Amino acid sequence: MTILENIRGPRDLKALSEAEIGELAEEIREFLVHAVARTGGHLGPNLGVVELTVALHRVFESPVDRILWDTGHQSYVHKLLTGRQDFSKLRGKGGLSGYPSRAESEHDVIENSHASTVLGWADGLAKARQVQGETGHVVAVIGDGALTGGMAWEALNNIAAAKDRPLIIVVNDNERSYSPTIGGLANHLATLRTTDGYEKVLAWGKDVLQRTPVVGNTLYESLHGAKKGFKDAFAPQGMFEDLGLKYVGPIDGHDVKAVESALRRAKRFHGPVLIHCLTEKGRGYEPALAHEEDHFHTVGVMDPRTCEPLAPSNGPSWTSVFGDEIVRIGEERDDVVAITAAMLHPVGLGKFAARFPERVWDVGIAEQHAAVSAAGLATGGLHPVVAVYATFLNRAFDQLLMDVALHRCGVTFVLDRAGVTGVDGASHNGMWDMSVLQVVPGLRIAAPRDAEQLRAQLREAVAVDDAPTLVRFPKESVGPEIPAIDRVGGLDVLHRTAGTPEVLMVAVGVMAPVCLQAADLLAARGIACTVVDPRWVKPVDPALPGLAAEHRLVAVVEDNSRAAGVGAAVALALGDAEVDVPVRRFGIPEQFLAHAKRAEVLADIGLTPVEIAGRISASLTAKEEQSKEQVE
Ligand SMILES: Cc1ncc(C[n+]2csc(CCOP(=O)(O)OP(=O)(O)O)c2C)c(N)n1
Ligand SMILES: CC(=O)[C@@H](O)[C@H](O)COP(=O)(O)O
Ligand SMILES: [Mg+2]
Repeated sequence: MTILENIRGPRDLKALSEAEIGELAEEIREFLVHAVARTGGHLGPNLGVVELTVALHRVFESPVDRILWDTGHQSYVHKLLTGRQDFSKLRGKGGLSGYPSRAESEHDVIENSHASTVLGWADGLAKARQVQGETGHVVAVIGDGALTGGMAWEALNNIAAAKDRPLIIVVNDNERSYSPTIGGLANHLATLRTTDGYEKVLAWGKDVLQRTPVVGNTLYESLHGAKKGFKDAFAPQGMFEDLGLKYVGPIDGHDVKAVESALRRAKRFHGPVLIHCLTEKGRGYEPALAHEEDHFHTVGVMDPRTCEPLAPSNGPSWTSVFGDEIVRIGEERDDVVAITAAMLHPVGLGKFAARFPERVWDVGIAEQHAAVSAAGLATGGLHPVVAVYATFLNRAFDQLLMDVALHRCGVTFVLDRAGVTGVDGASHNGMWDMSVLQVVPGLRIAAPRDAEQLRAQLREAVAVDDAPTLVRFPKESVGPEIPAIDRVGGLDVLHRTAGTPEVLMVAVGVMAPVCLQAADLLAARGIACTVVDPRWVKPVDPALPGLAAEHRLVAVVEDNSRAAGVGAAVALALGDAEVDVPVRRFGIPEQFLAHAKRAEVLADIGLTPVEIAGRISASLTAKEEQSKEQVE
């Protein structure tokens, strides 16, 4: 039995010797590399927090003491130490989530994977404890990347104001989000990193002052316990101390003893303390450390020895099609610029940045700032393309509405990972954009069905300079081209079954192949369909009500929430046009979806050709029954 196998909960860590802890760290790294290579997941971030997590669980008594993780992608070690060592189905259906999960463990609190929220949670939990006179520490672990998010500073502003409210912040500073962390904060952290380590200054103080007769010891104790902190007497702490936080650091985040020592000191401090830990993303696994792009932030299924991908590639991704086309557009138009929120390569802007380094900005994990600064860029005469994952645009809704749309700024938002993403669980599905954004006046939304349409719609989007535009596509390989056989207004007609058409199927973006297969199934039942791709789903094409009026039923199929989605907008448009044809809406139910593969989730929620055809057929039958009853 390895030491790790004998760890059934945090208590089993307490009695380990220094040597055993070192051995445990090695076992954990060995486990992580092999387990995550088998399933895919966040390898680099977790390799970087092995010692930090061990120290946290040795010093604190989780779950009485709450240990909170920002983003949560770096919580695998925490899971291993809290009784969850079966990683065989990590991020898979029925397996461990890739993030903390309350259903999995009492040790888990924050399940959502949206960055920069942990300090807000910690502030709230600490207040709750104080108001209710509860004991127990609140410890928030936040990465240097997450610290570039505005919400972290909203929370810090509140935390620093409460000098009498204990709260421990652990900054896990590995100098990277995916890429190296950007901005003034990153520079400040770098400054702090280069000052003498807290431990060294402390050790020096202990050594020199305690050898000084009479006053030495008293001075050491008074400096050490001083509000401003021992270190401040010897090395200014800058921003954090100026904010009112006691700053402890920088600490070697891979030295369990040093981290434990700082954590124990922090426990004794009756106010907010920030411990600055220096770690290495991908620590202990050379291929990760050598991976310049993102230190194996996320890996797919791979051979742990060669790092060769083992999952079959089904052809180019939507991201790569976008990444190539935006470079071509950039060649033609020097007013087109790009913004990423700390995800330059994941959103496909790597090539654009290489070609036009002065025309792309990484704003940090700061989607709200991305949207507002885009309004500024547009007002300044440029055409910004803001590329983010769909789910992360949620937090920039007000900025899109009130800064971009209200001022009719020509900004193009490109949403990758739109629709069901699957393995990253509930908070990562891009399932709300075509619902939430329906209310934005002037915003135009496109959902391409194939690579050619993505290229075309992206060009149409950047051609609009007096309103926001948005193009969205899923986390998938791009399928085969789907040609239009006709066009009605702005609608591409993809299919017409012979005979009198009964069903108008509105296929939104990537749902086109699904709808074409459903139409074939319906034809086999003698039901004739017209399948159209609206291309631009917002606003609803003016030709749609008229086309709907030629059918008995309209079915709208979208990889987005059913609630207030494209289907709802189509129903509204038909109503406004006095077209009394029923609309059946197929989409993602109004619920948080458990993690599983995209295809598994789509099947579970009925977004498959068989399900769709079956429900349309049943709908028609029901309509016929109703008509018969009305006649009788
Ligand atoms: C609001 C939001 N935007 C983007 C992301 C995507 N994302 C996941 S982890 C990550 C980098 C986090 O960096 P850091 O906080 O330093 O943690 P590390 O991975 O370095 O441990 C990003 C940008 C996210 N989870 N949330
Ligand atoms: C934690 C986080 O938000 C990202 O790392 C996300 O998991 C990446 O998703 P993809 O793997 O789809 O790029
Ligand atoms: Mg980091």
